Amino acid sequence: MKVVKFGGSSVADANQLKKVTEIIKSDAERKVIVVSAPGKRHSKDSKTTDLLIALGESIQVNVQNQVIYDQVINRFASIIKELELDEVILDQIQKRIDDSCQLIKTDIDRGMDAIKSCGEDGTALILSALLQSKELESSYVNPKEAGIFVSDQPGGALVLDESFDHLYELRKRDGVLVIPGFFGFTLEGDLVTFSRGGSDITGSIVAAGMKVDLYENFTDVDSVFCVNPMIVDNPKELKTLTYREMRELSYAGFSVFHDEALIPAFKERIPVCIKNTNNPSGDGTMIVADLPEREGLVAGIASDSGFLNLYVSKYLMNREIGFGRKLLQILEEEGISFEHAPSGIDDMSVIVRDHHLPPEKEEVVIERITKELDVDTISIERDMAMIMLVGEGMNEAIGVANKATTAFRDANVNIDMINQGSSEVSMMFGIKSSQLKKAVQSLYHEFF
Ligand SMILES: Nc1ncnc2c1ncn2[C@@H]1O[C@H](COP(=O)(O)OP(=O)(O)O)[C@@H](O)[C@H]1O
Ligand SMILES: N[C@@H](CC(=O)OP(=O)(O)O)C(=O)O
Repeated sequence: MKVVKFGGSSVADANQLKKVTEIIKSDAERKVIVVSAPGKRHSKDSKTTDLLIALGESIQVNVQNQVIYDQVINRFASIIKELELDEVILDQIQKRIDDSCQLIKTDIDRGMDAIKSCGEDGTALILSALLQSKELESSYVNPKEAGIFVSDQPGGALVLDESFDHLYELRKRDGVLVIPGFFGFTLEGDLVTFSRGGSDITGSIVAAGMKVDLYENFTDVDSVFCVNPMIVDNPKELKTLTYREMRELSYAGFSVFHDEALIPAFKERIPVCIKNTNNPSGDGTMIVADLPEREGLVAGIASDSGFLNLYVSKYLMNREIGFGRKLLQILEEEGISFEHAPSGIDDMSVIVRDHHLPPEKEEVVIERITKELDVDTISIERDMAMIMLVGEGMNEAIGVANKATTAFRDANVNIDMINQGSSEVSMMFGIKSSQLKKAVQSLYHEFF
């Protein structure tokens, strides 16, 4: 039995949904289908989820954006019309959007999560009707009915353990089950979404709960590449990766799979296969527990920009018990999460995602750290990028850092920070964002 997730690009229009139908029909093991909201049809297009968020934000400032509203409705209307499905489905989708718009006026968090979920919900209603129209027994299953219970963290829910037993019960149901991804329900019954890209998480949770043999994740590329294909042309395809490698790579920028989506599948040892809806007969990339045989030590090079480095120095920092804790506590009290915290004898850097410490918060953070920790110097450097080299076996290899620094030197890129990940399958470099592309290209040529 398989759980299959189709991402936004796979359900972007009627033609893509026809391909999805063929993929489901071609394999009787494909029992549960998790879908995203319609994604981009071309590079200048908008994702439905982005449109729904923009619509919700317009309501927050009391001017519902009718242009965006019409765009969303027309998007679903054209899919339904082209697939010759019952227009009642459009009424259902429209009602859910209208109800969510109303909810935003009284409860912003609940309302925003409700409106964000309408894209996935609409796709699931459409796909289950489409499968039925093709003589395939199928039903729409709402996450509440499926038993996807989550924590009450709007826009960032985490799955609750009780979900898994409920999901196992779905095995008893007949026909193909279509579940909208990206959201679950609190135990009190409120709808809460996962973080962006979270339909991958739904797929993994359902796969783990149902203890299936395989979790297939269909997207718009033939495989996971060893580097972002937007940065390097025709990069090497990865046939196999371990869960640990994929988690590190997706956390550090491989947007093809959500970094939080590996854990549920990993706990049940369910292999994950990334495949292409536009080329379903290709092998794709398998994500498994055991280290695959491969040439070279580095599996992939991930990169992401939008970081800042909060740097503090204080003479004899090493002798001051609790310095790191106090520094991180100030960040905690200011509601700022951090990504990495490499430290030296007299200094410490805290790497933070730029949007977690916006310029308007900077003054208060600098003032508190200066006063409360009596530091010698403090600075915040924005526009930083992180590059992560990932590969099982890297920890035991000699010369990986040497090869990497050679690549940075060849590209004439200064390294601001190096951190060997404590998982020992990764090594991270901090550089200026403006130099990201040439650094990644140089690393690719050095390692592959
Ligand atoms: N290392 C990588 N390997 C493959 N794709 C990658 C990688 N890094 C980034 N991507 C991007 O991820 C995209 C697929 O993810 P996403 O847009 O979330 O798809 P979906 O619409 O299926 O959810 C690809 O089109 C590609 O541009
Ligand atoms: N539609 C949601 C969830 C998701 O997983 O989308 P996609 O499969 O297009 O990455 C988002 O855009 O965040």
